[in-house]
Amino acid sequence: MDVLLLHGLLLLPLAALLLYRCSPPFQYLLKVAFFNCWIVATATLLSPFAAFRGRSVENMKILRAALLPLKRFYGIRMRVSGSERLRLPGPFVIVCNHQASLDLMGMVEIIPERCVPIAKRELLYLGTVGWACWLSGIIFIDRHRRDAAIEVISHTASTMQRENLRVWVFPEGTRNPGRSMLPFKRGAFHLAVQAQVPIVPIVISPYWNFFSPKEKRFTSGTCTIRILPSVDTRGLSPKDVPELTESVRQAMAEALAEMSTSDHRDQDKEQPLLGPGAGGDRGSPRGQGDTAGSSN
Ligand SMILES: CCCCCCCCCCCCCC(=O)SCCNC(=O)CCNC(=O)[C@H](O)C(C)(C)COP(=O)(O)OP(=O)(O)OC[C@H]1O[C@@H](n2cnc3c(N)ncnc32)[C@H](O)[C@@H]1OP(=O)(O)O
Ligand SMILES: CCCCCCCC/C=C\CCCCCCCC(=O)OC[C@@H](O)COP(=O)(O)O
Repeated sequence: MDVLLLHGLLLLPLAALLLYRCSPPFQYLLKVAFFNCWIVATATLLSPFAAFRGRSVENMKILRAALLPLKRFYGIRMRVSGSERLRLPGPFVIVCNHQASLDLMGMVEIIPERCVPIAKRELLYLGTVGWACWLSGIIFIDRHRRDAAIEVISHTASTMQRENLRVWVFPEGTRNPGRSMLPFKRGAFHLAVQAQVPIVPIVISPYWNFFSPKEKRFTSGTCTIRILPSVDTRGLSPKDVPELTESVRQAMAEALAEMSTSDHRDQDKEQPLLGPGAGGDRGSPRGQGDTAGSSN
């Protein structure tokens, strides 16, 4: 009986490996589970160290280091263009399209020094992950309480100037796996106008070549990140925000449409560490391609 049990236990990993290689949905599930486990595990292990420093944007460096290896596990090659546009000396607001949690991989590739994202308040309650986010200075807003969210944004505008802070916002306000961008929320643009700082639009190319929750598909592939020219907000007032929002969205939508077609053409076959034929990372360690490299 014991021998039978032992054989069963030995066969289990083999069966799982076989299933992983032969079944794309199983591979998808395992890869998504690993992604989440990695976040929870690194947050749990590293937050106590970050806690010594207290709540600080400097902890973003730990968070970034914890998430950087993910692209290697998944064989995702990052190509960054226009990274020099992030080398602005003072504070600024980044606006970026938001497709999925996978965006974290693109974020850590290019996020500049002293930059914190604005996130939904619900993340705070994710145990050690929420703790890690809080320790890293992530700004939380309650999307269901507009007035409170606006107050947080106004407060952030003054902090940005005082502490030379950059803020990363997903102006779609929610994840959007669709082929075009959702209408933009106006908070990021009010923030930039109130602080009188530039807006740097960033577009991450669609993931559909290698990642599709709907089709349960998660393979290796290439992700392109394009940093668009910054938009000056000096002299603008709140009444200019709707037009500002629309013009930035328009520029990003055009870039996204262009990237959707070009990315389809030059997808290459990366070998993921978590996949068949695993053999190491052949992607750039800090973004490469069009203009090679990231900003920090
Ligand atoms: C190094 C490692 C990095 C990576 C690790 C990171 C890990 C974590 C990453 C986590 C990533 C997590 C990612 C995530 O969690 S994504 C989810 C969280 N992010 C957002 O929700 C985006 C920001 N949200 C907004 O901007 C919304 O506008 C808010 C929430 C503020 C209101 O929502 P609402 O639906 O109501 O929006 P509306 O835009 O239609 O506005 C309605 C009205 O309010 C006016 N209004 C708006 N704002 C302001 C303002 N500030 N001052 C004055 N007025 C303001 C506006 O003009 C309009 O009025 P009018 O113009 O029609 O008269
Ligand atoms: C300080 C020490 C750091 C230790 C290492 C930490 C490791 C990672 C910790 C935190 C990473 C943050 C994980 C959050 C991922 C969630 C991103 C996301 O995609 O949220 C969804 C949100 O946008 C929109 O939500 P809805 O689409 O409206 O539902």
